[in-house]
Amino acid sequence: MFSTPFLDIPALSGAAGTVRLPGSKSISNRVLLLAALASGTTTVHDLLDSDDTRVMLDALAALGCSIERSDDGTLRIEGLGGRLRTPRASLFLGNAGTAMRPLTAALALLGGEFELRGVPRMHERPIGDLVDALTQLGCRVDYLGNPGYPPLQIHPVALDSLQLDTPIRVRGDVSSQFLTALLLALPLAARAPAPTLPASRGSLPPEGAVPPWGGPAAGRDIVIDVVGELISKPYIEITLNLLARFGITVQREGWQRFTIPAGSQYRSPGDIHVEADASSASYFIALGAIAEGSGIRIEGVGADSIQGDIRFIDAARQMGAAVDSGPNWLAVSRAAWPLKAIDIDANHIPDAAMTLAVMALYADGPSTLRNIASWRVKETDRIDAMANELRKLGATVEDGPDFIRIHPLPATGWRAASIKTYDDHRVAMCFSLAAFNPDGVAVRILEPHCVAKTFPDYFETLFSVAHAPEVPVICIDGPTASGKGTLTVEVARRLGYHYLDSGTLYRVTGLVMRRAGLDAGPAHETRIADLARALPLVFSEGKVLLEGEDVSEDLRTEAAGMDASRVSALPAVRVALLALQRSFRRLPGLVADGRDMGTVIFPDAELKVYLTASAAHRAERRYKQLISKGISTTIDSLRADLEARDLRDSSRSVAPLKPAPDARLLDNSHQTIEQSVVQVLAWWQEVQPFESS
Ligand SMILES: Nc1ncnc2c1ncn2[C@@H]1O[C@H](COP(=O)(O)OP(=O)(O)OP(=O)(O)O)[C@@H](O)[C@H]1O
Ligand SMILES: Nc1ccn([C@H]2C[C@H](O)[C@@H](COP(=O)(O)O)O2)c(=O)n1
Repeated sequence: MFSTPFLDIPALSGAAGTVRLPGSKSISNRVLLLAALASGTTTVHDLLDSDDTRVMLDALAALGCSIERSDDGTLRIEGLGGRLRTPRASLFLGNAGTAMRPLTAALALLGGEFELRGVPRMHERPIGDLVDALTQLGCRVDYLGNPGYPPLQIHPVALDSLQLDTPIRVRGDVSSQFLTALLLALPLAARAPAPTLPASRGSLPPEGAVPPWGGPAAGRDIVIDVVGELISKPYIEITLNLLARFGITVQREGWQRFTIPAGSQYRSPGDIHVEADASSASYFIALGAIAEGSGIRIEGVGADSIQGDIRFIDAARQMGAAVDSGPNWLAVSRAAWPLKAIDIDANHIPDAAMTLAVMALYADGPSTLRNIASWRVKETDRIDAMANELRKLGATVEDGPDFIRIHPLPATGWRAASIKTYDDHRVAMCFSLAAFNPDGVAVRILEPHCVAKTFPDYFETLFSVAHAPEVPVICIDGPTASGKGTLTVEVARRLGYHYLDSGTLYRVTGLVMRRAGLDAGPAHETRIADLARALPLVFSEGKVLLEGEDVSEDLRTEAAGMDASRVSALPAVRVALLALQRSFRRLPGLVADGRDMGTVIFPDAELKVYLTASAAHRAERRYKQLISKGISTTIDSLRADLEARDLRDSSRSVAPLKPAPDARLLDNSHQTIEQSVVQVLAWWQEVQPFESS
């Protein structure tokens, strides 16, 4: 995951390959709650590992549910079987609506004293309609902040005191999650009567009590009536489908009335597999439709998915995507170009429809997404967010209470924009698709880590299949001990870029040469070059592994540096290492440290820095570095060595150490490491097209 303050996506041109997507958030959190409420052990495969599932898991663990994770990522959940092990808890649910709403309903019925909180945005997301429905029933839920919104305090009630004889009325036109919450939780009240325990309304149940601890009132049909037009119906279908997997068959009359039959009991299905997330698939379906190339194969979800957002493929086809599907896979490629404008009611695919808003930029006319009022109460006001950020790209956008209309962006009209993401994973993910613009402008995604909510490795997955005509490179060249390595690592970390320490490649070549009993004279040049071309080298967690052996320490000695300097003067060795060095240039970008990064390896780099410091400062730094590692030496001998190395490196016939003509010179003799980092980042911003915000 990128935890940088921003991520710059260079202009992308094409894409091809296969992606495997993480599990569905909607299915994952429903399965977790059902497994916790059920009797028996449920083994959950392919569960989404993200912020929203983590808060649900933490909450269930706090409620006394036993959860074991095995090495392959499967979870074994020991169901509570309606037995409340922890009757009092304070739960933090982040910004996960799929945790806050169903847990509110389940805990209001399970009996106990619970506080439910979230991040500030969660406290702005309505829950009043669900609380009203629960209150009608006789549950006791208080608002701890603004009425109608979390945080909430839930008090215990006895199930036999609940008003279950008349249908429970819940609004369906604000969020379908209110109905989902009731459907998931109310089987608790429909089960057959349990042994009677003393009822006492308003007091905590005895430890380990089985609801209804109040006794005989259970064991009846429970009817829910939806008030108003139910939105996002496909999400209710997921809920009904999963309830059926857990032994509860809900009867449905249209989308207005739902009946949970008397005696319903949650029963674990044993094993359950979570499909890949269809909403997450929308970005890769769009990618296949937009990008030139042989197409994208998506594994983990197919057209027969139980998730409503899979219907995104219909909209994508309408816009011109060629979509093929089989059991648990989709294959998408570009068919019509430009894409065709659409005008659709997107109520059934509210989350995935955000992706259509970015696809619309590549269409042949204005596209309208209607009936999307629910966007306004999601992670952020998504209609406002999408309109604002699309406009930053240069688009003309019209929006209203429940619609958005996007006019396509003609070539020459695209602007390099810093996209604000509003802590909304979907904003971050769908705007990455703007990088395919015909004007070749880069896109900056602010706070890219917000994708952790549902797809922590989204950008890595995108970069594994996308092609860029020019992957950005920053070159940092200079003499030994000037601080190149330290500076390069830090700049790469702050930009989320890859890192190349080219000196290590020469150091390893020197080591391999020694082990082969060779020396760096011209007689052995060809053999050393052959060894260099086939280095059995792996970089892993900051270590250098040579045929599996950790040689990191051996490479950092002054002798290894000298050997590297000698082999690096052999022209055939330099040619042998060329392709390997260039292969480090991968999305989203590279920071490369060496002697000839800017002059030979990446002559087209956007930023070249030539880093120097006086010999006295460099010798002193190296001295401190070695002493701190327990290696005894003297400043004078180190200074003599580094000056000898500088001379050899800068006077050799091929790729000598020297500043590229277009390099910026940085003498850091009197700078701290941080000052050098800040300087290079400032130069980098200067060559970027984005505004500084
Ligand atoms: N600006 C700085 N001020 C003080 N010390 C620094 C500065 N930059 C780097 N150093 C220190 O100098 C030492 C050498 O730095 P580093 O290993 O990054 O140099 P290098 O140029 O990559 O060397 P080499 O080319 O030999 O690999 C390290 O201990 C590092 O912490
Ligand atoms: N791009 C490069 C990188 C390194 N070398 C040579 C010259 C150096 O003395 C030696 C070791 O490099 P270091 O690890 O100290 O950066 O390798 C080179 O010629 N070209």
